[in-house]
Amino acid sequence: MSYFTFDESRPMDFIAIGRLCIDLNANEIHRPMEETRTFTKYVGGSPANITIAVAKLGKKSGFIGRVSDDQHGRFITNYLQERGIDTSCVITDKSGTVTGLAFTEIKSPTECSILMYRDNVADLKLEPADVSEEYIKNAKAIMISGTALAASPSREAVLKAVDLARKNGTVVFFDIDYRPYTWKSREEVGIYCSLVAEKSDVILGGREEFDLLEEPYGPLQNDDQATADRWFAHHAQIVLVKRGGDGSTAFTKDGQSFKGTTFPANVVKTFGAGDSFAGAFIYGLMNGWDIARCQQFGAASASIVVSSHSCSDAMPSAEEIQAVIDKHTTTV
Ligand SMILES: Nc1ncnc2c1ncn2[C@@H]1O[C@H](COP(=O)(O)OP(=O)(O)OP(=O)(O)O)[C@@H](O)[C@H]1O
Ligand SMILES: O=C(O)C[C@@H](O)[C@H](O)C(=O)CO
Repeated sequence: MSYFTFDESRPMDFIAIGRLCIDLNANEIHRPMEETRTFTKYVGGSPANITIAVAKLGKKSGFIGRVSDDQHGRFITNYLQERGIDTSCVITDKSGTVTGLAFTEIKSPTECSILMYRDNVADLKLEPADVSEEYIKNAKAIMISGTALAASPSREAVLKAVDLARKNGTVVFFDIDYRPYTWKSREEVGIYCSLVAEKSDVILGGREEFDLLEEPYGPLQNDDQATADRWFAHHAQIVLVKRGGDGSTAFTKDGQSFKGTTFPANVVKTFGAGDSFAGAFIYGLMNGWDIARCQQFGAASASIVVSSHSCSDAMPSAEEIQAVIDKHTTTV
């Protein structure tokens, strides 16, 4: 069953819009940040990670965003280019902004947190004029990350991109990707993310993230099926509720639901699970796979990334993901 159509005549498979940042992941793991002395630098930012995942799986990918006019900005752009990701819409911001930094604290496999430095960041300076209709029209799908709605002018740029995607039949994926930094209030999150959710074909988020979208309008559904139905009343065809180590449930507009399990992992840190899951899940959907197989692929990819030190660098190939599935799935 196909829930939407990817226009196969388009040259670009997948583009994302939003933040391009840097992760500084603690080298001395199982230690609080106060005692951490050294970090390894990786490209980061949830939509960047997802794009890197999709590109690693072989899809022709690109990005719409702004980077700082310094060594960090050039590091990010070069990294994307080395991975074959189109950077023609990655703009160098000349207004004196900086690259967002995410310092990750890995206290234990289950106690991870992120300390974000996001004052005056280049990614939130993306302007509506940076969003080209031609670029969106040439892509089969676009991914929106909720964090890009946190402030203007990035907020307006993203709203424009979503409208152009709908107008041109580009499939819209929306990852709520709630990060408390930068947003002024929870209400603001709910209102702006709802605007995009209403126009999206596929919405991904955790239970608390979906609650955030319901909060300003009420009542809180506290029920995944009711939440999914709320978005099915708009454009959504698939609503996926992620539940960390407990897996995920995908709801489809035709009334079905699919429970996704997880694969065993030697967990180093938990972040990156959502991005790797999303990248592999989207890859499956773009290949026309059934939902259960997409979820399985996503979960296997996430099991690899949570077992690794990085997010972006660790995004696996299709063969690596399949090897995990083959190892843990018994055939009858
Ligand atoms: N500890 C784990 N072991 C194995 N698989 C996991 C683990 N945690 C998450 N996953 C897999 O990754 C998927 C997405 O994880 P999760 O729900 O944590 O996303 P998220 O909250 O977006 O993650 P992130 O921490 O990257 O923001 C899960 O549905 C599951 O398949
Ligand atoms: O999204 C971010 O800005 C940080 C990510 O790169 C980070 O590694 C993470 O949280 C992935 O979920």
